[in-house]
Amino acid sequence: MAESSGFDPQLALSHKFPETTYTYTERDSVLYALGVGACARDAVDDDELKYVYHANGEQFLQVLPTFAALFSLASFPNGFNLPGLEYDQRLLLHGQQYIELYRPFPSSGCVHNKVSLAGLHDKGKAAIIEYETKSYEKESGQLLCMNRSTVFLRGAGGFSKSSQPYSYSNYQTDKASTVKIPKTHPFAVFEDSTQPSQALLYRLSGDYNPLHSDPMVAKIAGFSRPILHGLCTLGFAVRAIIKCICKGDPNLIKSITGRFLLHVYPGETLITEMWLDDLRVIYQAKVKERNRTVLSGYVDVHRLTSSL
Ligand SMILES: CCCCCCCCCCCCC/C=C/C(=O)SCCNC(=O)CCNC(=O)[C@H](O)C(C)(C)COP(=O)(O)OP(=O)(O)OC[C@H]1O[C@@H](n2cnc3c(N)ncnc32)[C@H](O)[C@@H]1OP(=O)(O)O
Repeated sequence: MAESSGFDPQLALSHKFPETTYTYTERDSVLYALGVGACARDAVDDDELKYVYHANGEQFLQVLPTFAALFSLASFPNGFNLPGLEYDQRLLLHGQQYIELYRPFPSSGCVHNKVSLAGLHDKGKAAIIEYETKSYEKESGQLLCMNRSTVFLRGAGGFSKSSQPYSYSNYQTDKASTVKIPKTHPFAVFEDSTQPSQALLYRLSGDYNPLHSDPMVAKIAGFSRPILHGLCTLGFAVRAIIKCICKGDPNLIKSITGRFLLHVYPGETLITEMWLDDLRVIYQAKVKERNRTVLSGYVDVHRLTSSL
C-alpha cells in the first residue's frame, strides 16, 4: 500500500463533529417532492398530490421518507472534510445511502443532528468515508431518523501505514454492497423520466455542488455534462416503490438502502425493478437509454398492503 503523508486515520476517528440544526418549512418539503419527480407525469396523481398540495392546508401535507437524507445538509457546510485528509472536492461521488425511519416527518419542523464517523476505508485509488447522522425533533427530543452516507473520494486513498488496507466500521455489515438481485422476473416495474433540468431543480433542496450544474466542473470530474445527484435518483426509486408496493402510503417504509453504481444524466429515463422478499423490497434502477444499472439496494417495509 502506498503511504500518503499527513493523514492519520486515528486522528480522524477522534474528530468531534459539531451538532447542527436543520429547519424546514412546508415549501421545502414540496420543493423536495417536485425535485424527485412527484406529480411530474400527472399533476393530479392520487398517490402523489399529497406531497405537494392539501385542500385543508399545508400542515396536512405528507413528506417523502427520503427527505430524511437532507437533514444532514447543515452538518457539512464546507464539504466532507476530516482533519488531515486532503482530496479534490470535485472528484467526490456519493457512494451509498442508508436511512432508518422511526416516525413520519411533520410537513415543517426543526431537527437537531448529531453526526459521527461510521466508517473510513482505504481503497487505494479512493478513500471512503461514512457519516452517520441521528436526527431528533428539536421540540420533543424524539429520534426521527438515522442516515448513513458514504462518500467515495477518488484519488484520496493510499494512506494505509501497513500492507493491510486501512478499514474501520462502527457497524457490522456493509448492507448495500451485499444485495443480490434475483434472477426471476420483477414483481413490479416502474418507468419514469427525469427532466433535463432535474438537477437544477433538485439542488434547491440544499446540495449546491457544481458537479450537478456546471459543465466545466463536470468535465474535470470526468463526465460529459453535469450529473444527477445520487439522492435524487434514490428519491425517484423509493417513490416508485411507494407507488407500486406501498399503494401510495409513504409511512410503510421502515428503512432504505442504496448503492450508487453509475452516474445518471438529467433527462434520462429511470426504470425501477422491484422484487418482494417477505417484508423486503429488493430493487434496482436502470437508465433506459444506456441499459445500465445505476442504483441497487433494498427497502424494508412495516407490512404489505392487503391488495398485493
Ligand atoms: C455539500 C452537500 C451536502 C449534502 C449532505 C447530505 C448528506 C450526505 C450525502 C452525501 C452527498 C455527497 C454529494 C453528492 C454527490 C453525488 O450525488 S455524485 C452522484 C451520485 N453518485 C454517483 O453517480 C456514483 C456512481 N458510482 C460510480 O461511479 C462507481 O460505482 C464508483 C463510486 C466510481 C466506484 O467505481 P469503481 O472505481 O469502478 O470501484 P470498484 O473498483 O468497483 O470498487 C473499488 C472499491 O470501492 C468499493 N465501492 C465501489 N463502489 C462503491 C460505492 N458506490 N459505494 C461504496 N463503495 C464502493 C468496492 O466495494 C471496492 O472495494 P473492495 O471490494 O474492498 O475492493
